[in-house]
Amino acid sequence: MTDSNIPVTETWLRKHRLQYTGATRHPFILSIRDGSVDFSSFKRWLGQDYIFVRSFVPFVASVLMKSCKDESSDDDDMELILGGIASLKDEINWFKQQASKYHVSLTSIIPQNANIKYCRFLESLTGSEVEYAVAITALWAIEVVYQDSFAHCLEEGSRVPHELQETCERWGNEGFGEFCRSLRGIVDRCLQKASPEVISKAEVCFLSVVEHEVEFWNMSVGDVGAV
Ligand SMILES: Cc1ncc(CN)c(N)n1
Repeated sequence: MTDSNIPVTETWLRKHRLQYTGATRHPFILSIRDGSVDFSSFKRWLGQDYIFVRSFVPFVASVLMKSCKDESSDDDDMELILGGIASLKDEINWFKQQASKYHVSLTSIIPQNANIKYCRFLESLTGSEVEYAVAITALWAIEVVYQDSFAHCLEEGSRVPHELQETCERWGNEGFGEFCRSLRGIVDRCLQKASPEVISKAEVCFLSVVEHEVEFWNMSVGDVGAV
Protein backbone atom coordinates (compact mmCIF):
# COMPACT_ATOMS: atom_id res chain seq x y z
CA MET A 1 0.00 0.00 0.00
CA THR A 2 1.12 3.54 -0.66
CA ASP A 3 0.41 6.35 1.79
CA SER A 4 -0.87 9.01 -0.53
CA ASN A 5 -3.53 9.22 -3.20
CA ILE A 6 -0.93 9.77 -5.89
CA PRO A 7 -0.84 6.73 -8.22
CA VAL A 8 2.41 4.79 -7.99
CA THR A 9 3.29 5.34 -11.66
CA GLU A 10 3.01 9.10 -11.12
CA THR A 11 5.44 8.99 -8.19
CA TRP A 12 7.94 7.02 -10.32
CA LEU A 13 7.65 9.39 -13.27
CA ARG A 14 8.36 12.32 -10.95
CA LYS A 15 11.17 10.60 -9.08
CA HIS A 16 12.86 9.18 -12.18
CA ARG A 17 12.07 12.06 -14.56
CA LEU A 18 15.66 12.37 -15.80
CA GLN A 19 15.97 8.69 -16.67
CA TYR A 20 12.55 8.62 -18.29
CA THR A 21 13.29 11.71 -20.36
CA GLY A 22 16.60 10.13 -21.38
CA ALA A 23 14.63 7.27 -22.92
CA THR A 24 11.79 9.28 -24.49
CA ARG A 25 13.83 12.24 -25.76
CA HIS A 26 16.88 10.29 -26.88
CA PRO A 27 19.05 11.88 -29.62
CA PHE A 28 17.85 9.21 -32.07
CA ILE A 29 14.22 10.25 -31.51
CA LEU A 30 15.12 13.94 -31.58
CA SER A 31 16.87 13.39 -34.91
CA ILE A 32 13.71 11.82 -36.34
CA ARG A 33 11.71 14.73 -34.99
CA ASP A 34 13.99 17.42 -36.45
CA GLY A 35 14.54 15.57 -39.74
CA SER A 36 18.31 15.15 -39.33
CA VAL A 37 18.08 11.37 -38.82
CA ASP A 38 20.78 9.26 -40.39
CA PHE A 39 19.02 6.62 -42.50
CA SER A 40 21.67 4.00 -41.78
CA SER A 41 20.78 4.39 -38.07
CA PHE A 42 17.13 4.04 -38.93
CA LYS A 43 17.83 0.85 -40.86
CA ARG A 44 19.91 -0.53 -37.99
CA TRP A 45 17.06 0.23 -35.57
CA LEU A 46 14.57 -1.42 -37.95
CA GLY A 47 16.46 -4.72 -38.16
CA GLN A 48 17.23 -4.86 -34.44
CA ASP A 49 13.69 -3.96 -33.44
CA TYR A 50 12.30 -6.72 -35.63
CA ILE A 51 14.35 -9.20 -33.58
CA PHE A 52 13.22 -7.53 -30.37
CA VAL A 53 9.54 -7.72 -31.31
CA ARG A 54 9.81 -11.45 -32.00
CA SER A 55 11.10 -11.91 -28.42
CA PHE A 56 8.51 -9.51 -27.11
CA VAL A 57 5.64 -11.79 -28.25
CA PRO A 58 6.38 -14.66 -25.81
CA PHE A 59 6.94 -12.10 -23.05
CA VAL A 60 3.49 -10.53 -23.62
CA ALA A 61 2.01 -14.04 -23.83
CA SER A 62 3.50 -14.73 -20.38
CA VAL A 63 1.88 -11.56 -19.02
CA LEU A 64 -1.41 -12.80 -20.47
CA MET A 65 -0.97 -16.12 -18.63
CA LYS A 66 -0.24 -14.29 -15.38
CA SER A 67 -3.30 -12.10 -15.84
CA CYS A 68 -5.48 -15.22 -16.16
CA LYS A 69 -4.10 -16.66 -12.92
CA ASP A 70 -3.60 -13.65 -10.68
CA GLU A 71 -6.36 -12.70 -8.28
CA SER A 72 -5.59 -8.98 -8.63
CA SER A 73 -6.39 -9.22 -12.36
CA ASP A 74 -9.84 -8.71 -13.84
CA ASP A 75 -11.52 -9.77 -17.12
CA ASP A 76 -10.71 -6.50 -18.84
CA ASP A 77 -6.98 -6.98 -18.21
CA MET A 78 -6.99 -10.23 -20.14
CA GLU A 79 -8.80 -8.68 -23.09
CA LEU A 80 -6.51 -5.67 -23.20
CA ILE A 81 -3.37 -7.81 -23.19
CA LEU A 82 -4.86 -10.17 -25.77
CA GLY A 83 -5.52 -7.16 -28.02
CA GLY A 84 -1.87 -6.17 -27.55
CA ILE A 85 -0.74 -9.61 -28.72
CA ALA A 86 -3.04 -9.46 -31.75
CA SER A 87 -1.58 -6.13 -32.81
CA LEU A 88 1.94 -7.55 -32.58
CA LYS A 89 1.11 -9.72 -35.58
CA ASP A 90 0.47 -6.51 -37.55
CA GLU A 91 3.65 -5.06 -36.17
CA ILE A 92 5.72 -8.00 -37.39
CA ASN A 93 4.19 -7.64 -40.86
CA TRP A 94 4.90 -3.92 -40.80
CA PHE A 95 8.58 -4.60 -40.01
CA LYS A 96 8.75 -7.03 -42.94
CA GLN A 97 7.25 -4.45 -45.30
CA GLN A 98 9.57 -1.71 -44.12
CA ALA A 99 12.58 -4.00 -44.34
CA SER A 100 11.78 -4.77 -47.94
CA LYS A 101 11.26 -1.06 -48.68
CA TYR A 102 14.66 -0.17 -47.17
CA HIS A 103 16.47 -3.27 -48.47
CA VAL A 104 17.18 -4.60 -44.99
CA SER A 105 17.58 -8.37 -45.00
CA LEU A 106 15.84 -9.57 -41.83
CA THR A 107 17.28 -13.07 -42.11
CA SER A 108 20.85 -11.87 -41.79
CA ILE A 109 20.53 -9.48 -38.85
CA ILE A 110 23.00 -10.18 -36.06
CA PRO A 111 21.47 -9.22 -32.72
CA GLN A 112 23.59 -6.58 -31.00
CA ASN A 113 24.61 -6.78 -27.35
CA ALA A 114 22.06 -4.27 -26.11
CA ASN A 115 19.32 -6.19 -27.89
CA ILE A 116 20.49 -9.57 -26.56
CA LYS A 117 20.55 -8.18 -23.02
CA TYR A 118 17.11 -6.64 -23.38
CA CYS A 119 15.63 -9.90 -24.75
CA ARG A 120 17.24 -11.84 -21.88
CA PHE A 121 15.70 -9.41 -19.44
CA LEU A 122 12.28 -10.01 -20.99
CA GLU A 123 12.80 -13.74 -20.69
CA SER A 124 13.72 -13.39 -17.02
CA LEU A 125 10.27 -11.90 -16.42
CA THR A 126 8.38 -14.82 -17.93
CA GLY A 127 8.93 -17.21 -14.98
CA SER A 128 5.99 -18.10 -12.74
CA GLU A 129 7.83 -16.64 -9.72
CA VAL A 130 7.57 -13.14 -11.22
CA GLU A 131 4.44 -11.42 -9.93
CA TYR A 132 1.78 -10.18 -12.36
CA ALA A 133 2.17 -6.65 -10.94
CA VAL A 134 5.88 -6.67 -11.83
CA ALA A 135 5.41 -8.14 -15.31
CA ILE A 136 2.57 -5.76 -16.23
CA THR A 137 4.77 -2.88 -15.04
CA ALA A 138 7.42 -3.96 -17.52
CA LEU A 139 4.84 -4.22 -20.31
CA TRP A 140 3.51 -0.73 -19.61
CA ALA A 141 7.00 0.77 -19.39
CA ILE A 142 8.13 -0.86 -22.66
CA GLU A 143 5.09 0.39 -24.54
CA VAL A 144 4.92 3.85 -23.03
CA VAL A 145 8.54 4.68 -23.89
CA TYR A 146 7.79 4.06 -27.57
CA GLN A 147 4.44 5.82 -27.39
CA ASP A 148 5.85 8.90 -25.69
CA SER A 149 8.93 9.01 -27.96
CA PHE A 150 7.09 8.73 -31.26
CA ALA A 151 4.17 10.94 -30.17
CA HIS A 152 6.80 13.64 -29.54
CA CYS A 153 7.79 13.32 -33.21
CA LEU A 154 4.21 14.08 -34.22
CA GLU A 155 3.86 17.22 -32.10
CA GLU A 156 3.69 20.66 -33.63
CA GLY A 157 6.95 22.03 -34.97
CA SER A 158 8.42 18.65 -35.87
CA ARG A 159 10.07 18.07 -39.25
CA VAL A 160 9.86 14.31 -39.59
CA PRO A 161 11.02 13.11 -43.01
CA HIS A 162 8.05 12.06 -45.11
CA GLU A 163 9.30 8.44 -45.26
CA LEU A 164 9.26 8.16 -41.45
CA GLN A 165 5.86 9.67 -40.81
CA GLU A 166 4.24 6.22 -40.83
CA THR A 167 6.76 4.91 -38.29
CA CYS A 168 5.94 7.78 -35.93
CA GLU A 169 2.22 7.23 -36.36
CA ARG A 170 2.55 3.50 -35.64
CA TRP A 171 3.49 4.18 -32.02
CA GLY A 172 2.55 7.82 -31.63
CA ASN A 173 -1.12 7.44 -32.55
CA GLU A 174 -3.93 8.18 -30.10
CA GLY A 175 -5.20 4.57 -30.08
CA PHE A 176 -1.83 3.31 -28.89
CA GLY A 177 -1.78 6.17 -26.38
CA GLU A 178 -5.10 4.92 -25.01
CA PHE A 179 -3.74 1.37 -24.83
CA CYS A 180 -0.78 2.64 -22.77
CA ARG A 181 -3.09 4.60 -20.45
CA SER A 182 -5.13 1.45 -19.85
CA LEU A 183 -1.97 -0.53 -19.06
CA ARG A 184 -0.92 2.20 -16.67
CA GLY A 185 -4.33 1.97 -14.97
CA ILE A 186 -3.76 -1.76 -14.42
CA VAL A 187 -0.31 -1.14 -12.96
CA ASP A 188 -1.67 1.45 -10.53
CA ARG A 189 -4.56 -0.77 -9.53
CA CYS A 190 -2.33 -3.81 -8.93
CA LEU A 191 0.23 -1.83 -6.97
CA GLN A 192 -2.38 -0.17 -4.78
CA LYS A 193 -3.03 -3.58 -3.28
CA ALA A 194 0.56 -4.85 -3.42
CA SER A 195 3.07 -5.34 -0.60
CA PRO A 196 5.98 -2.87 -0.25
CA GLU A 197 8.27 -5.64 -1.50
CA VAL A 198 6.33 -6.07 -4.75
CA ILE A 199 6.05 -2.30 -5.23
CA SER A 200 9.78 -1.99 -4.89
CA LYS A 201 10.41 -4.89 -7.31
CA ALA A 202 8.08 -3.19 -9.81
CA GLU A 203 9.95 0.10 -9.46
CA VAL A 204 13.30 -1.62 -10.11
CA CYS A 205 11.71 -3.29 -13.13
CA PHE A 206 10.42 0.06 -14.43
CA LEU A 207 13.90 1.55 -14.16
CA SER A 208 15.50 -1.47 -15.84
CA VAL A 209 13.16 -1.09 -18.81
CA VAL A 210 14.01 2.60 -19.11
CA GLU A 211 17.74 1.77 -19.05
CA HIS A 212 17.37 -0.99 -21.64
CA GLU A 213 15.41 1.39 -23.88
CA VAL A 214 18.22 3.98 -23.71
CA GLU A 215 20.77 1.28 -24.59
CA PHE A 216 18.56 0.18 -27.46
CA TRP A 217 18.45 3.69 -28.95
CA ASN A 218 22.22 4.05 -28.35
CA MET A 219 22.77 0.88 -30.33
CA SER A 220 20.63 2.24 -33.14
CA VAL A 221 22.71 5.38 -33.51
CA GLY A 222 25.79 3.17 -33.57
CA ASP A 223 27.17 3.96 -30.13
CA VAL A 224 30.34 1.80 -29.98
CA GLY A 225 29.77 1.03 -26.32
CA ALA A 226 26.58 -0.74 -27.26
CA VAL A 227 28.01 -3.07 -29.92
C1 LIG B 1 12.90 -1.78 -28.04
C2 LIG B 1 11.43 -1.63 -28.18
N1 LIG B 1 10.71 -1.15 -27.15
C3 LIG B 1 9.34 -1.02 -27.29
C4 LIG B 1 8.69 -1.36 -28.44
C5 LIG B 1 7.22 -1.18 -28.58
N2 LIG B 1 6.52 -2.40 -28.61
C6 LIG B 1 9.48 -1.87 -29.46
N3 LIG B 1 8.94 -2.25 -30.64
N4 LIG B 1 10.87 -2.00 -29.33
